[in-house]
Amino acid sequence: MLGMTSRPPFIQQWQEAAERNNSALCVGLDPEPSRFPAPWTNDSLRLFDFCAAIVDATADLVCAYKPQIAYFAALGAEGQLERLIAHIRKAAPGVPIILDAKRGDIGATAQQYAREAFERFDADALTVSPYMGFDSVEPYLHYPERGLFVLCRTSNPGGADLQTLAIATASAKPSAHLGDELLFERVARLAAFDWNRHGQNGLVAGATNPADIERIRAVAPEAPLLIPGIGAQGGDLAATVRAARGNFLINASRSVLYASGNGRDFADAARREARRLRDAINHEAHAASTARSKP
Ligand SMILES: O=C(O)c1cc(=O)[nH]c(=O)n1[C@@H]1O[C@H](COP(=O)(O)O)[C@@H](O)[C@H]1O
Repeated sequence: MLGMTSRPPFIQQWQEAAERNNSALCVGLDPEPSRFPAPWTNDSLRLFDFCAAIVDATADLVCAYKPQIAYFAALGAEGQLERLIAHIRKAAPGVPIILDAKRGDIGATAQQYAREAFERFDADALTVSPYMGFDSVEPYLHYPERGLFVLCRTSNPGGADLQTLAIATASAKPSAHLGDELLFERVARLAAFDWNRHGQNGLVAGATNPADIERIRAVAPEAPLLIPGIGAQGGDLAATVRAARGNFLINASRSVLYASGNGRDFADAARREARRLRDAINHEAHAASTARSKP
């Protein structure tokens, strides 16, 4: 079991790592044994070895790592996740760890999830669901140095089932009518302002919906954005970077982890893909900022 150690706040670690590695790339650690190269294929005892090799190959190219807890928990391999987190601290010092668990439950249970993320795993940041409202998010605010990424407009096709519904505005003004605000815009406003007591909150916004990232930016111009959906989910990098206007991390998991197919050179291939993507993000960010500064 890991304990909480004293490190700079998540936001500071992220910004310093981004600057040091000239990178807005977050590599997602979603290890699937069926996709491991031989002789590790289907070996659930190799989650640590596989992910550690990815970390060793990409430590100077990223601004964060995002292990997905389900890939470990499903195999009863939380111990390997603990070892991996300890390894990242040594092999990629100063690179923050975002635990992707998408937690959301009543306050008493959320307290336990917060302990799990920030004490047991000692993560720097956590993904959480806003669906159960403020009291379900409040327990995480007791760890003000840690980051929280609140699901806002997710990258999956079903994200539109609820998140894009038009809702009435909160005020009872006679002029209020359906269509004033979309549900994910309300989430952006709540998470970035009303719930953001210690300035630790960011939003999750999928690269598969760049037009909605623009709408998020209209509501929350400064909020850190965790953007998944590039690579395996087919998100549009140029449109995403244009819409996000800085202060973002772009996550890629499968397209980096399995860049070699399942070849034994997986770590070298992951490094090549991480470098390509980091540079492509930087290229698009430069192009977008040049376009914005034109009269
Ligand atoms: O919170 C997340 O990280 C997340 C939010 C979202 O809207 N979409 C999404 O894909 N994710 C996660 O981001 C990763 C995306 O993986 P790839 O599609 O392989 O790059 C997975 O770990 C997902 O669980």
